[in-house]
Amino acid sequence: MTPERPIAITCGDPAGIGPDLALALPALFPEQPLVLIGDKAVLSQRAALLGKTPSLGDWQPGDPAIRDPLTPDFVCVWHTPAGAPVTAGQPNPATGQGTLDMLTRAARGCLDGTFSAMVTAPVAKNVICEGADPAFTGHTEFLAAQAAVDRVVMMLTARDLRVALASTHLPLSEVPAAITPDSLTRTLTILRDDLVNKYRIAQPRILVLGLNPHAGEGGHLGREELDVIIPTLEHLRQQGFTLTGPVPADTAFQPALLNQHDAVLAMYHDQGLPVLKYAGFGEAINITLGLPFIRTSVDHGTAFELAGTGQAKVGSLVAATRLALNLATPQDP
Ligand SMILES: NC(=O)c1ccc[n+]([C@@H]2O[C@H](COP(=O)([O-])OP(=O)(O)OC[C@H]3O[C@@H](n4cnc5c(N)ncnc54)[C@H](O)[C@@H]3O)[C@@H](O)[C@H]2O)c1
Ligand SMILES: N[C@H](C(=O)O)[C@H](O)COP(=O)(O)O
Repeated sequence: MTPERPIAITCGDPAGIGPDLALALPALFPEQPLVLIGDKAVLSQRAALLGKTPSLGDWQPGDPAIRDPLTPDFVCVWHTPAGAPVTAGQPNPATGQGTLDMLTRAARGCLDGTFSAMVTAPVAKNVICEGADPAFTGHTEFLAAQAAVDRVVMMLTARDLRVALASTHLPLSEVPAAITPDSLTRTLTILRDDLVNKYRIAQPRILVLGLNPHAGEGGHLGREELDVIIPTLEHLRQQGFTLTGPVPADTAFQPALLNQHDAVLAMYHDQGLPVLKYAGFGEAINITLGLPFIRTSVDHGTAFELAGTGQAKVGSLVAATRLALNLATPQDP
C-alpha cells in the first residue's frame, strides 16, 4: 500500500547530515512516493562525497512521485535553493532562510493536499536564528505557526516507550510559568486524542511527571504540583481521562509503571528526552501531535562533524519515514 499523495522529506541544514540521510531513503523505500525538498546542487555534491550516483529528477507540485522500483537510485527533488554556498560540515547562517523555505513548502504542501505527510531531517536552530529568524526555536513551533494552531505536542517514541512534553524549546527558567491549568489541559487533550486516533489506543493511560524533585514533596520542594498539576489532573479525570500522577520523575521510568501506561508526559525537554534517547537513540522518532497534518522526524541533530563522511546512521530517519507512511496510508477498517 502507498499513500495517495507524496510524502515530503525536508533535507534539513544543508551542511549537516540531513542531505546524506535523505539521499539514502528512496532506495530503502523503492515503491513509495517520496519527494526530497532541498537544494539539488547540495544533494549532488553530497552524493559525490559519499560515492553515490543517484539520478536526481526535478519534481514540481502536481507531478507524480511514484518511482520505478527497478531504478531505486532515482530521486524526486523539489529544488529549493540553499541560498548560499554549502560546504559539508560547515554551518552557514546565510542558508537559514533556504532551510525555512524547505519547511514552508512542505508545511503548505501538507495543508493544501499536495503531500500526505512530511518527514524532517535535522536543522540547526542557531543557524536559522542567526541567519533568518531570531525567534525560531524548532520545527515543532514553526509548523504550529504555519498551521495556525496555538498548541501542539512534541512526542518522541522508542519501541514501546512514548514520551510527550508539556513544554518544548524553552529556557529552563521559563518552564514553571508555562505549566498552567490551560496549557496542561490542552497538552493532555491533544496527547490523549492523538493516542486514540493515530496509535489506535482506545483508552490511553498517561503517566504524568511532577515538575519538582519528588513531585514537590507535598509543597516543601515547590508548589506547582499542589497549585497547578494536581487540580488539573483531577479535573481531567472527572472528564474521563485515565491519568496517573504527578509522580516523581526520578523513579517514573521503571517497567512496573511504564508497563501500565501508554505514554509519559514530562514537564520539560530535558526531563523526558534523555531517558527516551538513552532507550533508543538512533532508532527513535519525533512526532508532532495536534497538527492538522502528519509530521515525523529524527531523534538526532545535524551532527555537522559527520556530514559527507558516510558515518551518519539512517535508522531514525527510516523509522520516522515508516511511521509517516503508515499514518498516511489508508488502513483497512
Ligand atoms: N530534529 C532536529 O531538527 C534536531 C534534533 C536535535 C538537535 N538538533 C540540532 O542539531 C544541532 C546539533 O545538536 P547536538 O550536537 O546536540 O546533537 P546531534 O544529535 O547533532 O549530535 C549528538 C551526538 O550524536 C551523534 N549523532 C547524531 N546523529 C547521528 C547519526 N544519524 N548517526 C550517527 N551519529 C549521530 C553526533 O555525532 C554527536 O556525537 C543543534 O543545533 C540542535 O539544535 C536538531
Ligand atoms: N527536541 C528535539 C530533540 O531533542 O530531538 C529537537 O530539538 C527537534 O525539535 P523539532 O522537531 O521541534 O525541531
